[in-house]
Amino acid sequence: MLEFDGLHKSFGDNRVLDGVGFTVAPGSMFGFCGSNGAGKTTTMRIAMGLIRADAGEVRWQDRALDQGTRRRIGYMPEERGLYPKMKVGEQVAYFARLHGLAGAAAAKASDEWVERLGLAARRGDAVEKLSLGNQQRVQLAAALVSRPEVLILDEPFSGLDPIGVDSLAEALLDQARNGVPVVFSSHQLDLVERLCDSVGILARGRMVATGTVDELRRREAGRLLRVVVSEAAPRWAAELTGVRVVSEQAGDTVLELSDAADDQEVLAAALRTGRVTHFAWQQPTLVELFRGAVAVPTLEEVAA
Ligand SMILES: Nc1ncnc2c1ncn2[C@@H]1O[C@H](COP(=O)(O)OP(=O)(O)OP(=O)(O)O)[C@@H](O)[C@H]1O
Repeated sequence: MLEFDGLHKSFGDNRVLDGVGFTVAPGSMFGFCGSNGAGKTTTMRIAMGLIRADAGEVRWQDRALDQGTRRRIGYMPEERGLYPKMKVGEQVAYFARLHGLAGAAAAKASDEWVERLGLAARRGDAVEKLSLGNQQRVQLAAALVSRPEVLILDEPFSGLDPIGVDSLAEALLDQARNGVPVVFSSHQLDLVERLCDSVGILARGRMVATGTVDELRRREAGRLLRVVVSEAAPRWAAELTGVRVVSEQAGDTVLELSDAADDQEVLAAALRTGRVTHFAWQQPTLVELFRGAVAVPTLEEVAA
């Protein structure tokens, strides 16, 4: 088990992590979500020993990570870490050697990953000559080449075209199928929903939701209502008791109802504002779950 346990971190007065904890089982893929600046990169950097936590620790197989264990982790930093002038093949082999593979094995593993990630034609080119997406593939090859026991990837999908996304997704699923716990951060929630066994949502320094997407959905079941009203007045539902407008677009509105809300009152309000063409409970998408989880509670909710 890969365990992030009670991580606290402040930068001066800025409390970034306030007891962050989650676990990732071997073979499972964990999507680490949160708004910009929520603290995902900080959490991953703590795991990799690049930043020291004020409190808490990260464990793999019941032992706190040390520099020895970290060599067995494949890590893709957000700031990326390639040598621009080095050739693709040499670069990947270099990372393999850094993680302990001997010369010939490193070269063989490099060839294999360069091929698998669709970079064979660019093997002899300097990294700086590659497009952003291809540089990303090299970075991924660098993370995978040493056959890591654990993968920690900071926004590995950002900047990739759909083909790049598919080949990266396939490579990660393959790692997970081989028993590697995979943690990756992403703002592409559709992708997280498609790939991950479990997700964690970080907000204001805490994990505000963790579980499988289905578990999170069940927790929210019966709370999201989609109402479509032709020619609705803007913000028609904003003042209703216990109702939060999740999204509103040209009369197509998704509302989150708290226990205090009355769905019949919502229907009556919808009928007052226009012709109701759709009124039904709906399964939240991960985007809606995310919006609900990171929303700052209202004063009413805090007092309740
Ligand atoms: N070395 C540092 N010194 C001071 N503040 C820092 C440092 N590193 C991060 N922070 C602050 O910590 C907070 C969390 O940043 P972090 O990069 O971990 O967020 P993130 O969730 O990865 O965001 P994003 O999705 O935008 O990449 C931010 O307010 C950031 O300004």
